[in-house]
Amino acid sequence: METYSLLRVIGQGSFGRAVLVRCKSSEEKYVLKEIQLPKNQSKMENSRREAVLLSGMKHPNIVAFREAFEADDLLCIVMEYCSGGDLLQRIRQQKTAQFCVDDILRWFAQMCAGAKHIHDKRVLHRDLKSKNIFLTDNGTIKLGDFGSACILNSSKAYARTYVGTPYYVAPEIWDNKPYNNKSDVWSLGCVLYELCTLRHPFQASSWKSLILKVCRGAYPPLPNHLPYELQYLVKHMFKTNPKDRPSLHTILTSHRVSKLLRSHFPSQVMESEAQGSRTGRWNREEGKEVARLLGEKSLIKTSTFEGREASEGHCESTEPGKRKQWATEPSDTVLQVLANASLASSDSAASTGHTLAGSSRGSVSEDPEGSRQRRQWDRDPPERLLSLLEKAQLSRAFSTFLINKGGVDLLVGPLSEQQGDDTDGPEAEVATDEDRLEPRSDDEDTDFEEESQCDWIDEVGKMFAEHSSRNDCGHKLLLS
Ligand SMILES: Nc1ncnc2c1ncn2[C@@H]1O[C@H](COP(=O)(O)OP(=O)(O)OP(=O)(O)O)[C@@H](O)[C@H]1O
Repeated sequence: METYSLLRVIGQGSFGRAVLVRCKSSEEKYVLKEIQLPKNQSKMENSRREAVLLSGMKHPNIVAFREAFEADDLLCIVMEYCSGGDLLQRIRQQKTAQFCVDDILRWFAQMCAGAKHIHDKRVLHRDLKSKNIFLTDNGTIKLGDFGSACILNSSKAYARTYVGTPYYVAPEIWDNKPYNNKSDVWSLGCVLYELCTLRHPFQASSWKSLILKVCRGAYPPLPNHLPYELQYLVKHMFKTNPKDRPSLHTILTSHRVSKLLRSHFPSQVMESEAQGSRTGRWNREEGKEVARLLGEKSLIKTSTFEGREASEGHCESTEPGKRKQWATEPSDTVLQVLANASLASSDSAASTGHTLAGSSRGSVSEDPEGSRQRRQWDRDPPERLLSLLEKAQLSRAFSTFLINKGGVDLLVGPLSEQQGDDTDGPEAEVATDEDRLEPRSDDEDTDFEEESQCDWIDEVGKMFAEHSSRNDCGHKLLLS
């Protein structure tokens, strides 16, 4: 910490505070996120995930990582300061004045470019929302908060667990279906809609209504003054079947809106895109660099290469099996459960900006192979979840929590805590759950469009293997 002087606290997240600091030597301002490290070694690894994943992202539309270190019981991640604040604040500032189309397209194009960069590295962000998207002082978009991100380790993979914000969570999450890059596309669709209307697409007065609207993809149409391409894009980003949603690659290159978006790219993004398309995913050298950072600095155990993982930053693949039919409605189980639920109404769906992390296993798939989930629900039916939701304000759908489908604590986080008037704040605790990692039998393949191996992950894997023996005593880490 002696490298930085503290200027002010800028916010409090679920895990700790974010402070604005100044580097004593360069005078540059940075955000330093302090994350309280848990005592439990395995949870500690999870806490380091944000640093690990952010350190690997280098793109003009992603918050730049500077370094990470541990001091006492804190993990400190130093990153680029986005002085323009987050998009949610920006949207609220507008009150009722709509954004101009050029701003919407420019910002959205950059969001897509940043998110595509993440997907190109086989990483899912899983918590894309206006609160996690920042603006610099020159109006550049930066995707931030990689605390929920995970790695997909196969091109034919889908992630088994989920972390996200209910208002931004795709229908497949509620419906216990596989999810992949297209779930991030849905979340970005919500952000695009917010930019276009200043309202969230799925306004609801109860949890039940929110989930039903999401599962049906039912949202009020965009105002007519917006270009047809945007209306068309939103419609496609809100396709309830992820296979019908365009990937970010498609949106940027071959969708009806692509030309319009590309005409709104700032030149630096164009250059980066051009470079990216030449080099593809992380090349070997870049992979080695990340591996060096991770391996040499005792972050090895953060990795999922040692076998624990999905919820903790690594979304494991599952062998593809028999393809299921996609239902246009939420599963019967979800509907039945919701029908019986009397859910507290919300103050205002759009009035808070908050993160929620959930593992989304509230429903049961219908195929025989889903019996594993079914048995679990039989043993521990979701009534407990519903009784928690009953007490919960809908505004908590912006808050961080976790649903454990088989565990004692079915749902851990703000909903299981005393409800106060505040909708933000330090009590919004995120818990992790190792029990969520049972194998699943869902079979949707990912819509990642390229089949090539993600070589940086292989590189990191190799380095982990090499370094794991000599990092067992490293308490401090320093990524830079
Ligand atoms: N790079 C950044 N530049 C400017 N402000 C930031 C930056 N990163 C975070 N912030 C701000 O700091 C505050 C805390 O952010 P943080 O990511 O720690 O938690 P959060 O997003 O509020 O909650 P959660 O932990 O649930 O994600 C937020 O108000 C956020 O807008």
